[in-house]
Parts: sequence; C-alpha cells; structure tokens
Amino acid sequence: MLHIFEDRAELSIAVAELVVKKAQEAVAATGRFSLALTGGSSPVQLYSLLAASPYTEQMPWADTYIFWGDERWVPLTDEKSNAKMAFDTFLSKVPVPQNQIFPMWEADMEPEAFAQKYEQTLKEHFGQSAPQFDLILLGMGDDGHTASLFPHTEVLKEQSSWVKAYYLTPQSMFRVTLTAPLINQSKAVVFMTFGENKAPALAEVLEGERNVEEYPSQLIQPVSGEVHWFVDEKAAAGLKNK
Ligand SMILES: O=C1O[C@H](COP(=O)(O)O)[C@@H](O)[C@H](O)[C@H]1O
Repeated sequence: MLHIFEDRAELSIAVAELVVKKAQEAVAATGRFSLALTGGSSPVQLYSLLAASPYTEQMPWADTYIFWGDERWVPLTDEKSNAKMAFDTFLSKVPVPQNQIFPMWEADMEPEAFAQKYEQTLKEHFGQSAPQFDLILLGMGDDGHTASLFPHTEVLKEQSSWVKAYYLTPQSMFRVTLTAPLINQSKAVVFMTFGENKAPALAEVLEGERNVEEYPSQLIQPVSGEVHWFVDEKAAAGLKNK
C-alpha cells in the first residue's frame, strides 16, 4: 500500500500513529509488541515523536521488545551506529525495559558469530519456526538497498538463515542484517522514503521490472503480512501510479 505525504514531518506523524496502533493491537492480541528498527536518516523524526507527547503515553513500552533490521558493525558509541541513533533519539527517553532491547552489536565478538547468536536470540523470542515481527521499520537507500541487503551481494540469495553478517567492501565495514526470508514473515513492514534522491530507485522498486540484484528492496514481499510504503512527494515524483 502506497501512502504519499507532502513532507517528512507529515509522514513521520503518520508512521508514529501506525506504530502506536500496531503496538496496541499486538499487546491486546498477544501480550507483547515485537518491533524491528531501521537505521539511517529516514526514521530520526519518527523516533523523536515516539519519545514525545501524544505518542509516548500511548505506547505499551513495558510490553515492547526492540530489535534491529540491520546494523553497521561499529561500537554502540560510534556515530555510524544505527543503535546509537535510536538510543539518542528515543530509547534512552522511554520506559522500555533495558532487557527487552537487543542491539545488533557486541564487544569482543566476530560479526559472523554474532549473527548466529542474534538468530538464536530471535529463536528464543519467537520460537524455532515462526519469526513473526509485529512490525519491521525499513528505509531504502538511493541505490535501492534496504536493511543491509545491498545490490549484488551474496546475502540477497540467502534462503535459510534469519540473520547474516558480511563484509561490505565498498564501505570497508561489516554489516549485520535480517535476511529477506525473515523480514517477509513479518505481520507488517513499513518503508519510510523521502527526497528526490530516492525517486529513481523508488520507481524501479515499485513499478520497474523485477531485478532484485539491482534493487534489493523488491525482495521485501511479506508472505501474509502487510507492506506499507510511506513516501513524500519528492520521492514519489517518478511513480506513474499514485
Ligand atoms: O545504511 C543504511 O541505510 C538505509 C537507508 O538509510 P537512509 O539514510 O537513506 O534512511 C537504512 O535503512 C539502513 O538501516 C542503514 O543501515
């Protein structure tokens, strides 16, 4: 489902309202809300909203479990850390129990071993066979990547693992990411996409021929869950069907 907004501020408010709704529904139905966060610049305003009135009072923080969709393999104090951004913008300000927050990084571990450990953590949380997040937030890079599913990387072919780590040569760093098969088990996925730089990739992802090697965001098609694209008018400029 495509939702187009005039600007980032309006869009972030709409996503904050959706997060609150999904959280309340999940807690009413199952007693907990399992959320995977995105990194990058797109969610900064959303995260600040979640720490402020009127959203923070409506969030069932005590029953919320926070995971990440992906991470740059850097310490939690590094400015490039997706987790640091989330702590700075909202996690340090809301009453979600610390033991219900699962950053994708650990000191003194190799990234590949950490990915296996994170998968085990997810199995303990969800059970062995049904890794169904209530909501996964995603961004999309100008190149069509999402989470750390970058164009022309081996991780795009992954079918069985839930979490993978790999060295992203162009960025000279390891990445850790949920895999597409895991993301596609989610009950709901929300992409947040802003700005004219994203317009060409967005048009290809939503309306172009299937080419997942070039546009990995096309891999995200939940098996039975919802997928929402929250975009601003600039990002939507290249779309034919609005
Ligand atoms: O590297 C990453 O980039 C994407 C997109 O970031 P944005 O700055 O264009 O919003 C992000 O979704 C991902 O979590 C992050 O690791």
